[in-house]
Amino acid sequence: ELPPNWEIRHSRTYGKDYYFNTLTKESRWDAPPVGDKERVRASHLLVKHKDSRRPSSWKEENITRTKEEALAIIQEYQTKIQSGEDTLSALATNLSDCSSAKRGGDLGYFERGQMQKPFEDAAFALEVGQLSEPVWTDSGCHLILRTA
Ligand SMILES: N=C(N)NCCC[C@H](NC(=O)[C@@H]1CCC/C1=C/[C@H](COP(=O)(O)O)NC=O)C(N)=O
Repeated sequence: ELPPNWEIRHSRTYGKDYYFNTLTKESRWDAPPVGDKERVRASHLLVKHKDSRRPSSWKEENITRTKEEALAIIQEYQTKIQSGEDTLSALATNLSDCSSAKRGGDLGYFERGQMQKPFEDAAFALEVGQLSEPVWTDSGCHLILRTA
């Protein structure tokens, strides 16, 4: 598996294959690292609390729950998703404190540098289809599902 825009070409001069980036025109003998995933797609379920950077959402004008209460709620959802009783998308649609609720929690594709660091690090560490543990950002407490 190669990162986007990379392909394998053959060098007649040296009689061996090399890697070529059709976008940057870079060429290299060794395989480009796949590990530095350039972008991922993820959905999330956000439960805010009274100390969130914006303690308000489409669901609740003024969010007053504590961080402990937010975590307890997230853990309840985590259990439901892990057991297959519910999906992150279905729960996010009705319960996420993020505007992405109307898209089943989908945030689309994003690269490093776009989301708050704890969220980015968690999302880029997930395999496709994997659900995160509870993740804290200034927004609140999240469950993240990497979808691509
Ligand atoms: N690129 C896409 N799709 N949108 C831009 C996202 C901007 C980014 N947002 C976040 O990091 C929080 C945590 C992960 C998701 C997210 C969503 C927040 C959470 O709600 P809020 O705390 O803002 O009220 N709502 C929207 O932005 C940021 N750098 O602030």
